[in-house]
Amino acid sequence: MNKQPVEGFSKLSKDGKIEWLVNEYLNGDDKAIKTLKQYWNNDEDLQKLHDEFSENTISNFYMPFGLAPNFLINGRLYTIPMAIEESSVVAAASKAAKFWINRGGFKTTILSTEKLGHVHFIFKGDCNKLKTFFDEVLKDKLHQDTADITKNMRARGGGISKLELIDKTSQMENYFQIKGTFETVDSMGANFINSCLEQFAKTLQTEIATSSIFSDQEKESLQIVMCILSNYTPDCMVRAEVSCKVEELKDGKVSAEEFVEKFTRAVRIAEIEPYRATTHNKGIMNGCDAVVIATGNDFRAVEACAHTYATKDGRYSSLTHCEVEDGIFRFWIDLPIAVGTIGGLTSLHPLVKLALDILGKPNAKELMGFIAVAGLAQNFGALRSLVTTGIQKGHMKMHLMNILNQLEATEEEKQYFVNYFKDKTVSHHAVINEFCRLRGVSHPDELKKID
Ligand SMILES: CC(C)(COP(=O)(O)OP(=O)(O)OC[C@H]1O[C@@H](n2cnc3c(N)ncnc32)[C@H](O)[C@@H]1OP(=O)(O)O)[C@@H](O)C(=O)NCCC(=O)NCCS
Ligand SMILES: NC(=O)c1ccc[n+]([C@@H]2O[C@H](COP(=O)([O-])OP(=O)(O)OC[C@H]3O[C@@H](n4cnc5c(N)ncnc54)[C@H](O)[C@@H]3O)[C@@H](O)[C@H]2O)c1
Ligand SMILES: C[C@@](O)(CCO)CC(=O)[O-]
Repeated sequence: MNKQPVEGFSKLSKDGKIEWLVNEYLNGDDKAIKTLKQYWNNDEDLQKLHDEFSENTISNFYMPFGLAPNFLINGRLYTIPMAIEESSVVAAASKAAKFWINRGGFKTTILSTEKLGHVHFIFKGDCNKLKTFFDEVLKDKLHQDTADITKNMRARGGGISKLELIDKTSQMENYFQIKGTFETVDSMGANFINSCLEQFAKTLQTEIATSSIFSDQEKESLQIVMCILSNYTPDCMVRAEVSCKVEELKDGKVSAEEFVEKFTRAVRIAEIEPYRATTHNKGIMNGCDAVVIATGNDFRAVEACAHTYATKDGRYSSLTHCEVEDGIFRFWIDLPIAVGTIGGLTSLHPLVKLALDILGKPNAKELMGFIAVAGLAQNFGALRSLVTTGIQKGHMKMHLMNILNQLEATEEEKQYFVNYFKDKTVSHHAVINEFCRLRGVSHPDELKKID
């Protein structure tokens, strides 16, 4: 049956929205109501808080909140909170943390903290006149007209650090930008930057309209296209690194030299081969996103920035790098990230507050470090498995419970399987076969339908 558009959906109550959903999309099956409501919090105030984070909310979507302990970072021990649904990510990060704790731990360095935003505009006229006007008149006025907005940020040591007129006319006719560089201290800064930019646009319009140096035609040609921060912040950069003597890298049966050779080659492949770099960086973001989400930050912004940065040399490449010099193995990531420990959800979501408490109430720079460390640790763990045992051994060991839950295994059967796979690599196929044998059925169809 063809669906009809709905008018005023946003104005229905939560129950009204659910009723509409069940009737329109779920054939009136009210099992869905139970599913949705079982995720509601009994604490009505807490539930209301969550409902109000977003719009048209009908339930909560749980995400596992885990801990990766034993991170030695800049000489201090931390436990990193991670919100992620994928098996083996937290385990891999924890294992990497344990590995590096006896080899000097992780070091982080903030390389820069500048955020960017642009007023994109069209101006048909004399470029040189516009440039002179920008330098001699407009720049000061942009600072003056945003003085109210920037007052508190300046008092914290932040504000607008640089204003530039960018001529983009070689790429698009009559296209210019006011490029703002901002220091937003402990906030990610989106709202501060966007507020400044919207004021810049108003000032630009007023000043051009009232200036005597532009012709009427030039004045009328001015069009503001949009005012928005850029999520690409190559000058808001953190470095996280680990290093140790090559001989300290012996890994199980693999010699230190062989491990380093294999590991280094794997990183080099990610540096030169975009197909591999995409997966390699996905693994890094497994670690980064989990911390970004646990600390209430905007993971889309962090993702967008990381992947743009990965193309900075004209080809998509690895975010991590490694080298061996004078017998020292060094593995590092330079990651641009704009995150905050103030603003957004950081003081609203109780679990986010808790995550920040676990990290010792970090400032934004410290949080950048934790995120980069989680990404580096994750990548170390994944590469270490990939070049030694293969990824499936460890990953599927962690994923086993998901397969058993799909099969509705009993606690006793789960225990049996944990023991059974102690010396074998888990695969979906191997679990099904053994499950059939255990339950005395000849065909998987006789088990719970799983595919
Ligand atoms: C999954 C993985 C950690 C298992 O390693 P393992 O050597 O079999 O693990 P072990 O049982 O010997 O435990 C070693 C450490 O790993 C971590 N770890 C292992 N299993 C864990 C689990 N179920 N939960 C949390 N941490 C775990 C812990 O730090 C553990 O130390 P601990 O016992 O002091 O807590 C490892 O294979 C790995 O890192 N694989 C890469 C996984 C990956 O990159 N996943 C990304 C998605 S595919
Ligand atoms: N493209 C984008 O990335 C984009 C666009 C729009 C909105 N957002 C959203 O914006 C939110 C983040 O914006 P925000 O950081 O402006 O948050 P915010 O506006 O909620 O809070 C930041 C404000 O807190 C105040 N503040 C108090 N103490 C501070 C300190 N020590 N340092 C800095 N500021 C301090 C300042 O007024 C600052 O502007 C995220 O939720 C994000 O999803 C993102
Ligand atoms: C294991 C990995 O594929 C992440 C899986 O989520 C990363 C990698 O291949 O480096």
